[in-house]
Amino acid sequence: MFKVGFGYDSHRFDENRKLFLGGVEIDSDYGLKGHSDADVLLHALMDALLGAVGSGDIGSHFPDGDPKFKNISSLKLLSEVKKEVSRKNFVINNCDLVVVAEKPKLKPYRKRITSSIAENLNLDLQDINFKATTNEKMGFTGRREGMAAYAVVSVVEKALWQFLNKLNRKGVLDDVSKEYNDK
Ligand SMILES: Nc1ccn([C@@H]2O[C@H](COP(=O)(O)O)[C@@H](O)[C@H]2O)c(=O)n1
Ligand SMILES: C[C@@]1(CO)OP(=O)(O)OP(=O)(O)OC[C@H]1O
Repeated sequence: MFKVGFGYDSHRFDENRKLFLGGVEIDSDYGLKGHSDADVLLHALMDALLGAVGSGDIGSHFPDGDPKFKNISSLKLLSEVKKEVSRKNFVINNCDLVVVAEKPKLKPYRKRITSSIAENLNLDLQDINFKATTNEKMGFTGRREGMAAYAVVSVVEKALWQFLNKLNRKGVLDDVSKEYNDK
């Protein structure tokens, strides 16, 4: 009925590459090393989505030895993962995402990253939360060797989603919350 998924990824910095996070190009002196565009945030998100619907991980869907994925935009991979979630009869409910990086400052990109992910997953902005944190100079992110990202998602079975939407359209959920709030 309801499920949650968790994803984690990390990539080493590479000064010869562009930096992409959430499908957005970030102004930075360095990008991330990887077979794909190395969008560490989308990789964590995809692993969380695949985990929620019991479909393994990105490495098994998009092997890093396959030349077809060389430098591929992770947004393209995300659209495949979105189809897999739907094939498994689930709808994405919400995503909570965090990037761990000393630099660059990501707060100014919050809206752009959130919009990019919402657009690509056909979700409302309010269903995506993106945040960033440093690691207070500790560990590999603290030493600026690379970046890490974590993602938590929740998904709902399509039939239940449709049922809840039907109730909502009939105003039943409003009535119930009013009744609850009046107590
Ligand atoms: N790459 C980053 C890291 C952090 N932020 C913002 O700074 C706040 C404080 O971070 P701490 O690691 O010192 O707790 C954090 O909540 C973010 O708003 C950022 O924008 N980009
Ligand atoms: C995204 C894929 C695609 O080949 O490659 P990378 O960019 O190397 O990313 P990583 O998270 O190391 O592995 C997952 C792969 O599926």
